Amino acid sequence: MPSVLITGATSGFGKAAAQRFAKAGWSLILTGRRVERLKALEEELSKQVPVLTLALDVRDSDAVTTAISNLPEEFLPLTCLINNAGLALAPQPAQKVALEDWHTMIDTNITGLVNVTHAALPLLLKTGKGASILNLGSVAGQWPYPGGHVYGASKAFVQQFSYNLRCDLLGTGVRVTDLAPGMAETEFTLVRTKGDQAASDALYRGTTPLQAEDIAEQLYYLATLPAHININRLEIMTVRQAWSAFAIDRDPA
Ligand SMILES: NC(=O)C1=CN([C@@H]2O[C@H](COP(=O)(O)OP(=O)(O)OC[C@H]3O[C@@H](n4cnc5c(N)ncnc54)[C@H](OP(=O)(O)O)[C@@H]3O)[C@@H](O)[C@H]2O)C=CC1
Ligand SMILES: O=CCS(=O)(=O)O
Repeated sequence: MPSVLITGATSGFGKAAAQRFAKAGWSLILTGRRVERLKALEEELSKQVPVLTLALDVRDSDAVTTAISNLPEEFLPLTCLINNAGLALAPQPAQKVALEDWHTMIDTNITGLVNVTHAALPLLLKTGKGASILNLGSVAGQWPYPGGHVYGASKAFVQQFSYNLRCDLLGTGVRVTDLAPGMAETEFTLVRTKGDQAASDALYRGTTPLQAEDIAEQLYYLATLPAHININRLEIMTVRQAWSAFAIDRDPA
């Protein structure tokens, strides 16, 4: 039975991915900080497949290394790592953002992802052919927008790190993908606005955002492609989102 390690499984894409992989019979290693949510997910999904939950903050490199290098035999070989834990904060102009918010995004989206990847790589290399690292990037890593500042930059890191990993893993059989979604309705905007439910609702109102299940389906597709195929980057948007014109600073009329 193949097994998948999913970071940030307590909400959004991670939770939907856990449900999707469980449906296909994969063993699950699920992580996140919110213990109650991990417990609930374990209760739900362990009726279908073996589930191991690890209460982890991906920023804590010692905890991450210890947990991943001591996975029970039952959850090996590790076939897929989904580096999903991440967040955006402070959708204001850069010059108005608290330094702490920038640090939190860097520590989670970059350092956290690197911590987990470093710890899981020996296991994925052992699996070799057919193993995958699926990194959650974002359209924000490719396309700039106001208020994107460090969030977008952290996702540009995810893209380039994914490509560079591909170079070093050539010949090992381990695949790497930068999966870059656009607007998707999860708790993402609630987190980004520090709990402003009205702002979150307003963003998704009157349109058709991607849903967590749409991304989970892509993750499952990527993980189960024939072993000789590597999709380097997969950018996905709702048909109701597209780019906008360049902004121009003009003198007053
Ligand atoms: N929704 C969107 O529009 C898009 C999201 N993304 C990316 O997809 C990923 C998932 O986002 P999404 O599902 O939308 O958002 P959610 O807020 O719904 O889920 C985020 C998950 O990340 C976990 N997480 C956050 N910080 C940490 C941490 N320090 N340690 C461990 N886990 C952490 C949370 O768990 P807990 O709080 O329990 O630790 C939660 O399970 C993120 O990387 C995000 O940047 C990319 C493109 C579009
Ligand atoms: O990564 C999230 C999608 S967006 O908010 O940057 O469009």
